[in-house]
Amino acid sequence: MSIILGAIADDFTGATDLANTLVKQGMRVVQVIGVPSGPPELGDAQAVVVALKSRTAPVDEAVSQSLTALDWLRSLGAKQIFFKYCSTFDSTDKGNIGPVSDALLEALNAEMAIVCPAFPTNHRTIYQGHLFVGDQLLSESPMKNHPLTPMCNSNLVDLMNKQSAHSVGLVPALAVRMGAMEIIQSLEQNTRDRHRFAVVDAETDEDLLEIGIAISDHLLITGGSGIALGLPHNYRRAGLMGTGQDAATPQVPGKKMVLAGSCSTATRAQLEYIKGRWPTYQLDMDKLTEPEEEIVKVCAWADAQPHDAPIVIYGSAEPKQVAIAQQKFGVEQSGQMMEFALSSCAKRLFKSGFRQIVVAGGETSGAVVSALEVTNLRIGSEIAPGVPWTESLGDQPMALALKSGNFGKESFFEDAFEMLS
Ligand SMILES: Nc1ncnc2c1ncn2[C@@H]1O[C@H](COP(=O)(O)OP(=O)(O)OP(=O)(O)O)[C@@H](O)[C@H]1O
Ligand SMILES: O=C(O)[C@@H](O)C(=O)CO
Repeated sequence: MSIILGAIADDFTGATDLANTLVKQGMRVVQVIGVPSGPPELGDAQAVVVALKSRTAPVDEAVSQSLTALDWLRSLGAKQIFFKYCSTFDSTDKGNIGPVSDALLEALNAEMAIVCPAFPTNHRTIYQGHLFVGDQLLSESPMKNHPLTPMCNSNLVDLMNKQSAHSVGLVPALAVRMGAMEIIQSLEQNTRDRHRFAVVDAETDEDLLEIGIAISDHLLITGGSGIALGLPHNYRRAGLMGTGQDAATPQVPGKKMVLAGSCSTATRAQLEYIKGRWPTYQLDMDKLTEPEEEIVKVCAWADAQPHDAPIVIYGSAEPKQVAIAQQKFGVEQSGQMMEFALSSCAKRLFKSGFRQIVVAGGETSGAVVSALEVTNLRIGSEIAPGVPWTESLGDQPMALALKSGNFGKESFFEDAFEMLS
């Protein structure tokens, strides 16, 4: 059986975010971790989301991983391809979003594709091509301090023009607010103006639904999970899709833990909230140059905690502390040191019975889920907008929640585990 939608996500939390939106809109979705090496277990999936760890990878690697995923998704019969990136357009100076979008556009021989990271439910909106986080421009939001992808430019047309080899235009709010027909006309104008990409303004879910209708015949869609809101409706209208899946909460017994590597404002507030309620352990960057001793110590600490509350292991730190670590060890290296420590803890603690796991941060989730050798995820019920519980498929299942750094309110960790008990 052919799938309808094939998606390529540039990080693991972004992949579950997109899968969650599609499931909520009634699609049967399987999320796979990388392109499967053996025969895929996709059941009756209507959409497949491939989670990559390509957001901060070298450009060539990000492009080649994405093209491999594209080939595989096309071999499954995907009629539409979705390149999912962050709702805050996270990209390094070298910027992978442009080159990956270019490569996909060209491989699909598509005339043009939209660029729309808007996610109004989580307060990411686009107006006149500028990305806002709440009432702040992206470049004035805490995203300017991101450890790996500091975002210092809010103008998506400009950013995408710098990252892509193609010309980039705009579908302005004025057209979007007038609905799908006007959006189609604006997209056609962009094509006449020789733009191969068009940033599309979107301030509300209604905007996203209209944009969804306007791009029903696009071979490639690029954006955040918000723009997926309207796609299942298109497939239903075209007679491609029947019933959806039940997003049941995973029933996996085991000890509970949080592993946090995200340094976002939201994650730091969630950690502050939980300190004093549950046992917490902060990993010290200085001890991670020779990590084995620290990893053994934190795992022994974790095993010794009473089992009535989740334990929390985190590296997350304030921007100042992150800057000090980056000066000492380098930007990439410090990120990798923390990811290695957290993923090593995950591996060892899984063996001692921790099977209900929340991970905070996209890169961190990539490292943890890969270390745990997870291959497929079933999407379960939603904890907060953009973050579902998932269940890893295989002999030794786990309940996993992969939380995008900036998602969730203060009580997120508590809310998550309350759903399981
Ligand atoms: N104390 C620290 N010093 C330096 N780097 C750190 C520290 N703690 C965590 N990191 C690194 O910061 C990076 C955070 O990125 P990650 O993608 O995990 O979170 P995020 O960007 O907030 O989440 P998302 O991508 O879902 O929005 C990781 O590479 C992590 O290892
Ligand atoms: O779009 C978002 O903000 C998230 O799904 C994400 O990609 C975080 O890494």
